[in-house]
Amino acid sequence: MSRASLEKNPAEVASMFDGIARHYDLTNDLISLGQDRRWRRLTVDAVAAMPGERVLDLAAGTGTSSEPFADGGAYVVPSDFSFGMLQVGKRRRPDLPFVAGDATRLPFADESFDAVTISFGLRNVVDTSAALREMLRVVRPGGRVVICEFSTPTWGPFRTLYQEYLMRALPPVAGAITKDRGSYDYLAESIRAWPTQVELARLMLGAGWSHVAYRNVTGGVVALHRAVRPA
Ligand SMILES: C[S@@+](CC[C@H](N)C(=O)[O-])C[C@H]1O[C@@H](n2cnc3c(N)ncnc32)[C@H](O)[C@@H]1O
Repeated sequence: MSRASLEKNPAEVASMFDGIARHYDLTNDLISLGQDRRWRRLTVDAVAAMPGERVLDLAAGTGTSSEPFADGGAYVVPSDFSFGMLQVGKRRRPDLPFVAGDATRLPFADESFDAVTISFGLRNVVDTSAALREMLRVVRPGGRVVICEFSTPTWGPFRTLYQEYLMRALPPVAGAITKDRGSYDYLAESIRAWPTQVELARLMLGAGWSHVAYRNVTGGVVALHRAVRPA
C-alpha cells in the first residue's frame, strides 16, 4: 500500500488513510497499548463542551474522536478529507453529520463553532499554520481549541526508549498486523519530525490564538495544547 512522504502531499495523505481505514481503530488500540482511550478522555475533558455547544472535530477520521462529544450532548461535526475514513465512520455512527473538508480550506463559515478540536490529525496536515488559522477563523471570539497530538517525552532515558520503540518496533509490528508497513513507517517518522510542545505553542500564538497552554500526558508521548480565540 502507498505511504505518504513527510512532505505530506494532501492526495498522498488522503489515499494512505483511505487504505488503512478499515483496520484503523483496532490497530490504534493495539499499537498504543490501549493508551489511546485515556488520551481521548483527557481531550474531551479539556474541551469541556456543554450540551448543545457546537464542536468541530477536525481530521476526525472514522469519528472515534467525535463520538464522546455527541454522547455528552454537544453538537459535534466530524470533518476529514479521507473518504475512506469518512465512510467507515458513517457506517458505524450514521447519526453523526460527517463533512468532507480540507483542514487548510475549511468548508465552514466564520465563527460557526464554540470549540474546535483535532486529535492525531494536525501532524498529517500539509501546512500546520494554515490549519491553525482556519481553526481560528471558524471558532467564535472567545471560543477554544484543543489539540491532541504525539509529542516529545520530557525525561531523557524514557525519550530514548520511546524513540527506539517508535522507529524499530512499531513499524514491523503494526506492519505485520495490517500488512501495510509503509503507513506505520510514516507514522513513526512523522512523530519524530513533529514540533516539540514549545514549538507547537509558538505556532499557535503565531496563528493568532491566545492563552496558549499545554499539558503532557504519558510523560510527553502525547501533549494536549489548548488556547482561546481573542474576544
Ligand atoms: C490519525 S487520523 C486521526 C483520526 C481521529 N481524529 C482519531 O483521533 O482517531 C488522522 C486524520 O487526519 C486526516 N487529515 C490529514 N490531513 C488532513 C487535511 N488536510 N484535511 C482534513 N483531514 C486531514 C486524515 O485523513 C486522517 O483521517
